[in-house]
Amino acid sequence: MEREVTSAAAPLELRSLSKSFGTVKALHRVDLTVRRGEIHGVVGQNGSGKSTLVKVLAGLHTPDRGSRIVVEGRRLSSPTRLRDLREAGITIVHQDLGLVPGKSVAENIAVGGFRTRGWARLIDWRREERIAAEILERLEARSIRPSAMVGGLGPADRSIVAIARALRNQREGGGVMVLDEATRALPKDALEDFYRTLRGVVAAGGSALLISHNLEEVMLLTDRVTVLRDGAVVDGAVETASTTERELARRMLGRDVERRLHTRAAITDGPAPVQISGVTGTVVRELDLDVRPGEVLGVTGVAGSGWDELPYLISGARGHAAGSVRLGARRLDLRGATSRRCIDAGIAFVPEHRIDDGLALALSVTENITLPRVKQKGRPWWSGLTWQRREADRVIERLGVRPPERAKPVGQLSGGNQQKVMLGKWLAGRPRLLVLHEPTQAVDIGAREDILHAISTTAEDGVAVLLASIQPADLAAVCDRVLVFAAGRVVAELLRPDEDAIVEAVYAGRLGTAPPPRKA
Ligand SMILES: Nc1ncnc2c1ncn2[C@@H]1O[C@H](COP(=O)(O)OP(=O)(O)OP(=O)(O)O)[C@@H](O)[C@H]1O
Repeated sequence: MEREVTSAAAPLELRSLSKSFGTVKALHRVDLTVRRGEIHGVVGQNGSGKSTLVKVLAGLHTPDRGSRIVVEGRRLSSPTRLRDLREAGITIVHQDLGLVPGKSVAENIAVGGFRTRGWARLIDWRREERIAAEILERLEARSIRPSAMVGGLGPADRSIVAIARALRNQREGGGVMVLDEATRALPKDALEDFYRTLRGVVAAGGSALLISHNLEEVMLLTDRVTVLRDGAVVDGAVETASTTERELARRMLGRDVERRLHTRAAITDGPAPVQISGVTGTVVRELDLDVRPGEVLGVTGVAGSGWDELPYLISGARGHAAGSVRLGARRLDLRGATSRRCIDAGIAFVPEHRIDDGLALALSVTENITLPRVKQKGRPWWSGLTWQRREADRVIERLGVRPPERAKPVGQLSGGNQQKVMLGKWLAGRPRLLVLHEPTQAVDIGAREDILHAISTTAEDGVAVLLASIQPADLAAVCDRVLVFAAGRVVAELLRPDEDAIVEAVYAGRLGTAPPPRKA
């Protein structure tokens, strides 16, 4: 670390931070100061440079010349080194929390920070357990035992262990915790604990840099917020209390968020519906339902009540399903059905964790969208090129993929844009039944509108769509019908419901007070 003369010794300052990948300027002269005792939010649409900013901070990318990262008046070396970050009290909590389930709470908290004892350099586990217990005590999380296995903890406790680990390397009452979409994996009921713990850390003199897609969360938690667009700061350190969610969204996107949904005509009798019969899994029992071509059918409920198992049962993703799906003249037996057989029958499935199992990162946008169907087209490679370009352009246009370059390797797109390509690949296949699980997870507000719009127009093209989601706003935006699940069965059927009606029915289902299936 070198000395740098700055006016105030802030816990973290980014000065003229730039990062280029070839001709792409992922970050362009970003200035940002995190004050002591504040939660500073960073928002921006998919591809605006948020992940690049975290990676530069973490030392995974070397920033361009002239960029400076300054901690309490001292400039960090470039690229940043783990040891310097630790000494400076900068810790990063990543999206997946980065915990090891097979290790104890104390071991997870100790990672990277433990001290060794004696000539044999043994780790002093007694001491580590004591330190873990002290940190958990500070976080008012006494119920989490340092010797407990992390794999056995619920999501709320896991998130607290991740914060405790970040605190392990921080001086008490100092340092900066960088939270990179850290609440993304948390269920709603675990969020309150997480927020309370974070507020406690900041009240004790620490600071946080909160990178989040969730504008509601940013409004609730942060003191100031910096808005990025195309790698540059468009609004630096705005006082959160002086802005609104809508204004933030407008600044992020550079336009007003359009409301262009629910324009589809009501479903009337048309071609035969897709019939799902006798579907049985671990939670779901003997379920029958129909989805009409042109209809978006939503399924929802509290986590684990069956709606979230259904997509995997009818797409061949779980081996133990029973029941059948009728698609036109074809009847698909789900017992022993593989994903391949379901795809061949016309069922496309976009699972929740989609990038790991669906994209070839080294291949271009065009190849990812069209390769699965090149064989099916039965044409020689060269004569299919125009078709491939047309298909790729359609997806890029329909879903607003940015940058709109079909030759770009998918691995070079931001996470949210990769997600759009993945969805586009399945939409382009024109399935009979499209099954989606949380399709708007971790995308920005503009991308969410693009995705919901694409789902709506896919239904308009005559596809039957099953949308499994816990987001009432998404369901209300595009669904013709919503089925609410409790304990593996449907307890309410709502026709074009608004958000309130969905929340009410899910809540009633949880309390076991829901009436048998009804129309609302
Ligand atoms: N390794 C890379 N090579 C080339 N370009 C890259 C690379 N990593 C990121 N980019 C580009 O830099 C820009 C910023 O991407 P970044 O991943 O930082 O965005 P983001 O705001 O985190 O998006 P998201 O919210 O979708 O995760 C994008 O245009 C992206 O395509």
